[in-house]
This record gives sequence, C-alpha cells and structure tokens, in this order.
Amino acid sequence: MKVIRTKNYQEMSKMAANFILDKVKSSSELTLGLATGGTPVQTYHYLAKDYQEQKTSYQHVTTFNLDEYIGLDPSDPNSYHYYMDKHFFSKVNIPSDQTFIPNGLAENLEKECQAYDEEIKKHNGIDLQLLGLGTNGHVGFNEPGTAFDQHTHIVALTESTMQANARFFNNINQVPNRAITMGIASIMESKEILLLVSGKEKNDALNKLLHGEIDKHFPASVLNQHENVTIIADEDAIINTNL
Ligand SMILES: N[C@@H]1[C@@H](O)[C@H](O)[C@@H](COP(=O)(O)O)O[C@@H]1O
Repeated sequence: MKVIRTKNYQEMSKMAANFILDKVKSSSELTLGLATGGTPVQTYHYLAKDYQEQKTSYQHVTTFNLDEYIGLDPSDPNSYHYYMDKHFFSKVNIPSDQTFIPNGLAENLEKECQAYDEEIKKHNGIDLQLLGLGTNGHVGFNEPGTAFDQHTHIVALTESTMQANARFFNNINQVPNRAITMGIASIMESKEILLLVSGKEKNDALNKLLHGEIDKHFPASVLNQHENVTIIADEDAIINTNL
C-alpha cells in the first residue's frame, strides 16, 4: 500500500480530487466506486469546482456507490442518494442513468443486492474504488466480523457505527439499523483502491490497518492483500503510526 501524507483535510481532499480527475481525463470509459460519509465531502467539492472551472466531462463515467441505508427514501437528507446528488451528481455532467446506488427501499432486498452485483459485472467491474475508513475498521458498511468473500449484501449496523453516524441525524433513534453494502469481495475485485483517512479519531484505525494482522474483525485490514491501494491521509490521522 502506498501512503501519501498530507498536511490537513483540505490538502488530502485536493489530492484525492486530482487523483480521481487524472483517471477521468485519461480514460475513454471509467467505472468509479464512490463512498459517502464526512471524509469525501471536500473531495466532491473540489471535483465540482473543477467542473465549474475546467468543465472536465463525466459523460463517459459510470459510478457505483458502496452503500445505502435500508428504509430511507432518496429524498431523505440522510440517505446516501441525497448526499451524492447534493455533493456531486448535481454539480457535474454525469448522466443520471450512469449513477448507481443500492435501493434501500426495494421490496425484495436480496434481489436488489444480486441485481447490483450483476450491474457492476456488466460494466466490467470497478476501475477505481474510493473508500473511507470507519473507526472500527469498517469499509462501506462491512462491519467487524463480515466474511471477506461477500458481495453486495444486507447488514445490521453496529452500535458504534450508528453512534458515529448519529451526528448527521437529529438523534440516534433516527439512524437506520440496517443497510445494503457492497461486500469485501466486491471492494477487493476493484482494479484500484483510493482510501482517504482524516482526523485524530481515525488514528487508531489507520495504525491497525498499517501494522495489524489481516483479520475479519478489522475489515479494512483486507486491503493489505490488494495489489493497488493508495492511502491519502492527513497528519492527524498519521500521528503515532510510525510513518
Ligand atoms: N458507510 C459509511 C462509510 O462508507 C464511510 O466511509 C465510513 C466513515 O465515515 P466518515 O467519513 O464520516 O468518518 O462510515 C460510514 O458509515
């Protein structure tokens, strides 16, 4: 894994946006895996800014989001559909039929998961997967203990993830307790991975990822087995990691 060190969150975000823009500009077709959460917000902001200023086109880009809460309508401000529209899709020229996010309202959730995997396959897999890191090592919504061989599936969220995400809701009781997420196998099948890590609260998690064992109780550790991972981390996340 290649680790790029940045001064702060802004610098991490700018570098991540440039990393993605390089791929967007140099490919005739590109399938991006996208993440939500607090970490990539400024990355999307810089992509939107680039579009405003440089008009980098996304007509040839297809996107697959990692996850979505079960039970939230796309118009719900806490849904990842809403998040993606707000921060990215509405700001660039990506055609709406080229953006995929799991449907957390599907009548048959199992079928929805299978259909999502099929769609990814149809697009020849993901070229670049953007990832954030949960404080407990989760990636997407793959919580500690998730088997490494799973594709898109339904998960029960842990108390710690619900607590961590409660800041986006009015109170923790409104945080859905289930989600659909691409699995560890889906993530590992992507050709390249870009992991963003920012802030002191991610310090332990980054340390474990870099120096700990590969263990399903710390899902992100599996990334050590992928051959093309770049981590962009800021000083606060890196401190005490011996880097
Ligand atoms: N499902 C999301 C993940 O995709 C995200 O990467 C992670 C970290 O979130 P944040 O960037 O807000 O710390 O947790 C959330 O629960």
